[in-house]
Amino acid sequence: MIGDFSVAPENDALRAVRIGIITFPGTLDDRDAARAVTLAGGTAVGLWHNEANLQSVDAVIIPGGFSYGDYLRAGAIARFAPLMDKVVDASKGGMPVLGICNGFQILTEAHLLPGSMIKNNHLKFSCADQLLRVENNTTAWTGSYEKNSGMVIPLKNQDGQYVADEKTLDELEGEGRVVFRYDGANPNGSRRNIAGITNAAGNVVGLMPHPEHAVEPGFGPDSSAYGEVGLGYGTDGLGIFTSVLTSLVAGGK
Ligand SMILES: NC(=O)CC[C@H](N)C(=O)O
Repeated sequence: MIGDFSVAPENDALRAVRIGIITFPGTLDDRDAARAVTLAGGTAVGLWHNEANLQSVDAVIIPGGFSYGDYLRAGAIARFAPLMDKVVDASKGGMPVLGICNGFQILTEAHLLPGSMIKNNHLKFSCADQLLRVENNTTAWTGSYEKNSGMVIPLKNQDGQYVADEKTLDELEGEGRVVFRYDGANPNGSRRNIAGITNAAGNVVGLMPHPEHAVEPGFGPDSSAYGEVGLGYGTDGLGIFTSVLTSLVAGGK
């Protein structure tokens, strides 16, 4: 377990769910992801990239940062980490996997999600609060959200432009696999304003913005500034973590 950040009323079934958080050399947001899991009521388990097994976790989060310094291409080296083979195998067996920002980049490099991430079209690092729409609330990671609800969470990256060929984009749209879409101005040139996608089974999800930085009242972006959208001041991202806990408990975990 990484730290003890518990503030939610204890629920034994939720707390029994173990969510693994992988740290690579250059990862930045592993502790924030662990904190988000703990605040949502689960147990965060720290996993190091070159370990041989997933320590019987129930789900995995690949957090944001600059694994291997983004050398070669963001995520291109991390995908060869020994633990990633286990993540690929487990995901094929239905284990929920979430990639946030650099984690999303790693998931595309590992071919668990289609397409890839290139430099933002303005060629600058962005850091801003970002409004998204949750278009698919049937994945393992989005069941706590209303379909098409708004959420405002931080976006911070340099390689955030999601690209894929037209056939893949049409497939993603046709199969409802665009999970998150940027609302308002497109912040990075992503095709069709895509901010996050899922695999066909709905257990693997990747998104560029950072839900783990918007989980505590008063510390995340003020979504009330965007009108009716948002789940609460500063906590729009928390539902990602409660979603997976709830879905695992409902599934018999
Ligand atoms: N915040 C992050 O995870 C950064 C992701 C990535 N390395 C980029 O800058 O594009």
